[in-house]
Formats: sequence, C-alpha cells, structure tokens
Amino acid sequence: MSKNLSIVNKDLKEERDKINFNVEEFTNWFYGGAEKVKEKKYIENYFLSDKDLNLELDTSYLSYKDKYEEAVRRSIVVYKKLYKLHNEMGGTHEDFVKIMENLRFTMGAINPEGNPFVLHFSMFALTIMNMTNDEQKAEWLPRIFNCNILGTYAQTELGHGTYIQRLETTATYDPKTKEFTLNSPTLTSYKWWPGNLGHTVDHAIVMAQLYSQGKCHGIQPFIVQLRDSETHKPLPGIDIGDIGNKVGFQTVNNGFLGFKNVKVPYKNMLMKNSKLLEDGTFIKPKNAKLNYGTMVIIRVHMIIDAACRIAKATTIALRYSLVRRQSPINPNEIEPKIIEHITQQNKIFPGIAKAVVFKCMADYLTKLHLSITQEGNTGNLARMPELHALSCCLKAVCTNEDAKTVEVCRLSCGGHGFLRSAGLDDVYRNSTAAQTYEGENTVMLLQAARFLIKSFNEARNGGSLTEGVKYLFDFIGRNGKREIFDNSINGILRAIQAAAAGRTYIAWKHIEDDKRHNSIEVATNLAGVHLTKAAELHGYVCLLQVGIEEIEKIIRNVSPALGLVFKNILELFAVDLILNKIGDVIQHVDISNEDIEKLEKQMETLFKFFRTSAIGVVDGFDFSDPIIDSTLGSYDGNVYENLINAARKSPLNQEDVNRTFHLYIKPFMKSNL
Ligand SMILES: CCCCCCCC/C=C\CCCCCCCCCCCC(=O)SCCNC(=O)CCNC(=O)[C@H](O)C(C)(C)COP(=O)(O)OP(=O)(O)OC[C@H]1O[C@@H](n2cnc3c(N)ncnc32)[C@H](O)[C@@H]1OP(=O)(O)O
Ligand SMILES: Cc1cc2nc3c(=O)[nH]c(=O)nc-3n(C[C@H](O)[C@H](O)[C@H](O)COP(=O)(O)OP(=O)(O)OC[C@H]3O[C@@H](n4cnc5c(N)ncnc54)[C@H](O)[C@@H]3O)c2cc1C
Repeated sequence: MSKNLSIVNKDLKEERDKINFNVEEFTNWFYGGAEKVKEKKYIENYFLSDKDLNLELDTSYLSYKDKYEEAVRRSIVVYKKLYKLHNEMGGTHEDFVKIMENLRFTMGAINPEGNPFVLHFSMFALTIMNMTNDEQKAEWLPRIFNCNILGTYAQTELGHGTYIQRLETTATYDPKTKEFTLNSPTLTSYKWWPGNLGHTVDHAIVMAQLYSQGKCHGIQPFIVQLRDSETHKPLPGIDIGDIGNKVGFQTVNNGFLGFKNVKVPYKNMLMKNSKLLEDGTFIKPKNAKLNYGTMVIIRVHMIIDAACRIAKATTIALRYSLVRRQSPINPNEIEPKIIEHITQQNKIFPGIAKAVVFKCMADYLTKLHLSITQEGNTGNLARMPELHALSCCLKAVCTNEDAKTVEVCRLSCGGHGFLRSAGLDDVYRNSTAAQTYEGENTVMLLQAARFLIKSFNEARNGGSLTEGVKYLFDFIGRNGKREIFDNSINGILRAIQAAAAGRTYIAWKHIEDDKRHNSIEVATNLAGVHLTKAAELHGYVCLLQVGIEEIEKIIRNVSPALGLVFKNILELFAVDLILNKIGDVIQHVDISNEDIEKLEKQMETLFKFFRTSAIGVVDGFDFSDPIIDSTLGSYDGNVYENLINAARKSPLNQEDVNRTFHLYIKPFMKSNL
C-alpha cells in the first residue's frame, strides 16, 4: 500500500497496534496471491504517478463539458501508457487483461465520474471476441486492440431496454447489393444510453431486428461505423449525440443514435451464432440467447465490482469511526471513538463481511462462467440457463446490497459523509447505476425466479436438479413440516434455504391457483412480488453456501490467526443475514424467540471479536490514498486537516468577497425592501 508519509492519527495507530493477524496475508488472499498484489501496486503506481494526469485538479468543480473533456484527456494519457506497459510486459493478451483488471480501480481515481472509453475496452471488444467468426475476428480485433477504431455496445432504445425482443431498429438485407440498410423507424427506436456513444466512439455494435427474404429473424448484432475516421463527423444518415446530465456517470458520455437508410456491408453482421447466407437465407443459432452472451459476462463481472465498492465504502466509514470521537457512553468518561457505539458497529461490520463474501462469490462465478463457456465452445449449451439465472440473481442481489451498504456507510459518517470530499458520493452513484444497467434488478430477479419455478416443478416430479437448487428437494421432502432451526452456520444456511424454498412454493402455488382463471403469463405476473422475494432469498442462499465452502477452504490454507478472522467474518455475514430475513425465516422454520435472542446476542459477541480485526481487514483491502480519494478515509486518519484543506480548495474560497455581494446582495440589503 502506498501509505501517506504524514504522521498517523494516534487513535488509528492505537487500533493498528492491536491487530492480531497478518494484514498482508489477507491482502494476498483478496487479490489472489502475493505476486498479484505486487503487480497491482506496480500498475497502480505506474499510472497514478504520472504528472500529466494532473490529478491535483478536482474535476467535481468543473462544468459538464469541461468534465468530459478532462476525462477524455486523462484517459488518453492512461491508454498511451497502458500500451507502453503492455509492450514492456511481453505483449500477450493475458498481459493486457491483467493491466485492464488492475486499471479498474486506478481508472476510478483518475476519472471519478466515469470513463469515456469503458465500453470500447469491455462490451465492444468482448462482443467482437465472442460473437464473430474467424474472418471477422481477423478483420476487427487488431483494429480494436490498437484503438484504430473505438466502439460501444448500442442495444437499449428510448422505448425498450428490458424487453429487447421488441427493439425497433431494423437491418434489412438486400442480396443484390449484399448490404443491410439500417433504419430507426420511430422516435422510440432511437438508441438511448449506450456509454461513450455521444461524442467519443466512431463505431458501435448495434442490436437490430434482422429482416431478410421478407421475414424478421429477431435481434442480431451488427458492427456499424458511425463517424468519419478523419473528421469524426457523423456519417450520412446518422443522428447522434449525448443524452445529457444524469444522476452519475457524468463523463461516460452516454448517447443517442438514430439511423436513416444507413448502409452496412454483409460482412458486418456478427456471425458466430446466427448466420445469414449471402443469398439471404437465415440459419438459426443453436440457442437464440447466445446473442445475449456479452451481457452475461458483464453481469458476472459486476459481482467483484460490487464487492470492491463495499470494500471502499467500509474502509472510509471504519477509518473515520476510529478517529471521530463523540457522545460519551458513560457520562464520566471521555468521548469515545464513535465505533464504540454498538449501532455504529452494526452499520459497518456486516458491510465488511459482505465485501469478503461477495469476493468469494465473484471468484466462484468467474470459474463457473469459464467452465460453462468452455462447454459451450464444444457445442454443449446445457448449462447456459443455470449460468444465466445465477448471474442475473447475483447481479441483482449484490448490487442492491452494494447500494444499501454504501448509503449506510455515508450515514455512518454523519454530516461529513455528505461532503463530496468524503468520497462516498461517486461510489454511491456507481452502485445505484449498477442496479439498473446490464438488466434492471427486478427484471433480473424475475429471470432467476423462472429458473427456480422450473426447478421446483422438476423437484416435485422427481426430476434432477442442479447443485445450487437441490435444497428444493429438502423442502418437498419435509412435506409441509417446518425446518427445525439449529444455531450453527449450517443451521443458518438450512434456515435461509427453507425460507427460499418456502417462498418459491408460495409463488408456485400462487401461479397454480391463478392459472385456473388466467393465462400462465398473467398468473406469473400476479405472483411477481413472491417471485422476486424467492429469487432474492435464493441469491442469499448462494452467497452463504459459496461463502461457507470458500471460507472453509481459505481457513485450511492461511495462518490460524487469519483463519479466525475469516471464521468471524463468515459468522457475521450469516447472523446478519438471518436477522435481516427473520420474517421469511419465521414463516418456514421452527425458530423460537429464544433462538432469535440467542442470534442477537451472538451478533454482539461477533462484533466484540471483530472490533480488533476490523481495521486490519479494511487496511487489507489495500486501497491506496489516491484510490480511496477521501478526506475521511485516508490511511493516516488526519480527517480534520483533510477536511479543512479540501474546503480551502473550493473555487468560492479563492477570493475574500464574491462578486455577487456587489451585484446582488449589497443592493438588496441596502434597499430597505
Ligand atoms: C481491447 C481489448 C479488451 C480486452 C477485454 C478486457 C476484459 C474486461 C472485462 C470486463 C470489464 C467490465 C467493465 C464493466 C463496465 C461495464 C459498463 C456497462 C455499462 C452498461 C451496459 C448495458 O447496460 S448494456 C444493455 C443491457 N441490457 C440488458 O441487460 C437487457 C435486459 N434484458 C434481458 O437481458 C432480456 O431481455 C431478458 C433476459 C430480460 C428477457 O429476454 P427475452 O425476452 O429474450 O427472453 P424470454 O422472456 O422470451 O425468455 C426467457 C428465457 O430465455 C432464457 N434466457 C434469457 N437470457 C438468457 C441468457 N443470456 N442465457 C441463457 N438463457 C437465457 C431464460 O432463461 C428464459 O428461459 P426459459 O426456459 O424460457 O425460462
Ligand atoms: C448508467 C447506465 C448505463 C447504461 N449503459 C448502457 C450501454 O452502454 N448500452 C446499452 O445498450 N444500454 C445501456 N444502459 C441501459 C440499461 O441497460 C437499461 O436502462 C436497463 O436494462 C433497464 O431497461 P429500461 O431502461 O428499459 O427500464 P424499464 O424496463 O423501462 O424499467 C422501468 C420499470 O419497469 C419495470 N419492468 C420492466 N419490465 C418488467 C417486467 N418484465 N417485469 C416486471 N417489471 C418490469 C422495471 O422493474 C422498472 O421498475 C445503461 C443504463 C444506465 C442507467
């Protein structure tokens, strides 16, 4: 960690002196090994030390346009260096991905309101890598990799983001000219939201309804040039621009795009999955949802992003809570560090546990994604629905938890948490954006619920179930009897499983009852609230189950002292979860008031133990000061100095008297109204 060289606040130092495990060992786990930590630190420093970035400039005070222009300038500084570093490292694709992964945090510090090239280096490149045939790869990948062209992923339209089957942009094939003609037939068919589209990129993957031989063949991906490669002017027939101010993502340059008779050559339809012969004959893919593959990759990726946002927010909240003193607990004693208030521990400690468990889940899901993708490459698509359901479910549960936790961290910093310089607002904006992009969270939960209901039917009919939903068999096997609670980690898991299965049963029954007088679709809609609750509970089951399995493995491989910290974290996660879901649990589990009181007591004991480890764990997340970028969360804990220094940098403080005094205030005061 690049630590601030200033003197560390004595309260914070005192906390660090009490840490009883090896923080570096934790960091090594969090980043996947000592070598990876070294790489991360090297890459971080390689970029952040560049004076050309001018990181002294606080971009939050700039206008919308200036913010965008500065974000483009800084990004180009970074990407030039990225290619230099890539060459130095050896120049393989793996090296590139390694730098990109480490750049994620660094980019956040450089462009706190978003990266105007992020879609090029993620969805655009990934779609070309995964949805093209060999000739297309050969044509496009080098140009993308060398940034000779810059692209985005243009799917969402003004009228449709969720129900992508009904996108309205058309691509009509003419076998005579061997061209597609792209059109936006209505206002609602305008592309709307794609990141980097407004003024940055010159190409896009455009999702459009393919028409050939007089028939519509559903949405297909096309690579479309939007702007002239020399002048950057929109090409004829292209109506393009920025969608304007948003809640966050101010420098991502989300855009709109309309087509009027735009010609696209035959070779630009991405043909790995669906195929169109030159004569216009359409050949269906093995599974129509293969064209949704890039969304699945990003959803998987979003779990680690959620974990890291929580890690960052809890680092800020905890460091601040260890140096802030207020309100004596015992009137005769000095004001304690605010962390001594148990409600403060309740706000922050479960968040730290979530960051760790989400990280376990991200690792698990990344491996699962890889193995299912490899099966898919051999033509075996059997596990695609399972991966889709799981990635939708966890994308929703983890980003919802992420936004909630970051907001609680902000509240835990009191008034100062509301300052921009506290660093929590950009984290929150990114968390809340993630609840919507890549599939709105309710919709994601409903997708997961479809899988649960199918699995429930399968279980009732004695069929086979995938590993993650086998707990539905236990519910059916109990034949209406409630699960008996036992207060162990596995007991808590069984209780959450019983609640998830019970809620799935309620949703299933709701649908079955309604089906008598309604279509299955209407019945499913009426059961929607139960379905989303079932899917959410299923997401927690997955998190706890994977958390238990992964942490048991970790404990076997780390020192006993760190093992105890992991055990503590897992228990914190589990007990916090069951207490938060107690209403659902009570419905399906035989749990007494005494059991609940015991759990509440257990939480207090867990807090007590975690009290000494907490600072070690957040230090172990290893966010350097430029990355944490927070007056409240810097390593040295010199909060009050940081706050006053940041306030002095306000543009209003650069002069004693602002001109509005002479222009408006003074005349007003002298006017006697
Ligand atoms: C230059 C070098 C680069 C190197 C690369 C470096 C790599 C870096 C890697 C990562 C970096 C990450 C950085 C991240 C930055 C990201 C910024 C992102 C910005 C945001 C982008 C977006 O938002 S893009 C737009 C996203 N849009 C959505 O998500 C739309 C949501 N809607 C849907 O997904 C679908 O419409 C739907 C799933 C909700 C419904 O689809 P549909 O209507 O077609 O389905 P049906 O209802 O008819 O049927 C459901 C049926 O289909 C099955 N199914 C659906 N989807 C899938 C799937 N994907 N796979 C498998 N199966 C699927 C579903 O299970 C149902 O099955 P049933 O059996 O019928 O139940
Ligand atoms: C910051 C940001 C970045 C984005 N970047 C991109 C990008 O790069 N490229 C791109 O193509 N798109 C992008 N998007 C678009 C994004 O993917 C969509 O906004 C998202 O998928 C939600 O779709 P929608 O806007 O149509 O919401 P809607 O579907 O209109 O949602 C509105 C409400 O209706 C509800 N609803 C809709 N359908 C159902 C249903 N079937 N059942 C129950 N409730 C339902 C939702 O739950 C929600 O409450 C971005 C969006 C944001 C916010």
